[in-house]
Amino acid sequence: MGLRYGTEAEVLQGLDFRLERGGFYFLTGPSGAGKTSLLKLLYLAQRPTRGRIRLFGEELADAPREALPAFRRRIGVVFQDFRLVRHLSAFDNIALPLRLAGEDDRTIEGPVREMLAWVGLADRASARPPTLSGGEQQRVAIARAVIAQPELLVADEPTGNVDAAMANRLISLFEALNRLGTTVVVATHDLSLIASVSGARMMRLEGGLLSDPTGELRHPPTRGYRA
Ligand SMILES: Nc1ncnc2c1ncn2[C@@H]1O[C@H](COP(=O)(O)OP(=O)(O)OP(=O)(O)O)[C@@H](O)[C@H]1O
Repeated sequence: MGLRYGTEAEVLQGLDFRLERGGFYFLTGPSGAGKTSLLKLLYLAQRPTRGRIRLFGEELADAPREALPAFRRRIGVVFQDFRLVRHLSAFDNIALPLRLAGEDDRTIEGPVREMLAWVGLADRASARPPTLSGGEQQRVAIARAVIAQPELLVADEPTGNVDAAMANRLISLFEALNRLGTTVVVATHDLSLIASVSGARMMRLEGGLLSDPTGELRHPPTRGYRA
């Protein structure tokens, strides 16, 4: 599969990989290597300019545009720039995926409060994004991405704006979701974050190529691992 923007050279070249359902993957690589572009392919915001992409057992490279929202609802995304809804409170931003899934206010209240507490924002439930710090917005974005227990979670530098203790807390949320069956893909430069998740695999992008498409060469190596 390949991806180019306009007439530029390919940003991603000849990628050929599969993610195991229920796996936990880290995507690393230098700035500009194409990590965000690869994640966009995974959350269906971008189509490959050549080749195929199969997700949830369906061929999606040429799927009609109208077919995509139903697939996107099965994917939780933490965007690098958060993309919170400015006029909605932290509570309502986090509640969005549950509301989209048709849940009513009574069933939403408990899980959203629990999630707010987990990301340390219990007292900011009614705050709107422009009044939150970058780190607080990032925590709202993470809570929104995980609350509906998506089948696939895609997170772009999800701990870039928080301190190490909060990063560990957030990654443990991803691990809990992963234990429930969610496939997790996290792009990050933070090697200590990678080292903190046992059993995670690492995919490294460099110059538009995946140097380790199977994720077998993880960092740090875990003894006894078999692909
Ligand atoms: N919409 C776009 N139009 C044109 N070029 C783009 C677009 N998005 C990304 N690019 C280019 O594609 C290349 C890869 O960008 P991408 O954002 O995927 O890298 P990245 O690995 O996520 O970088 P970073 O770690 O800095 O976030 C860069 O050269 C970038 O300038």
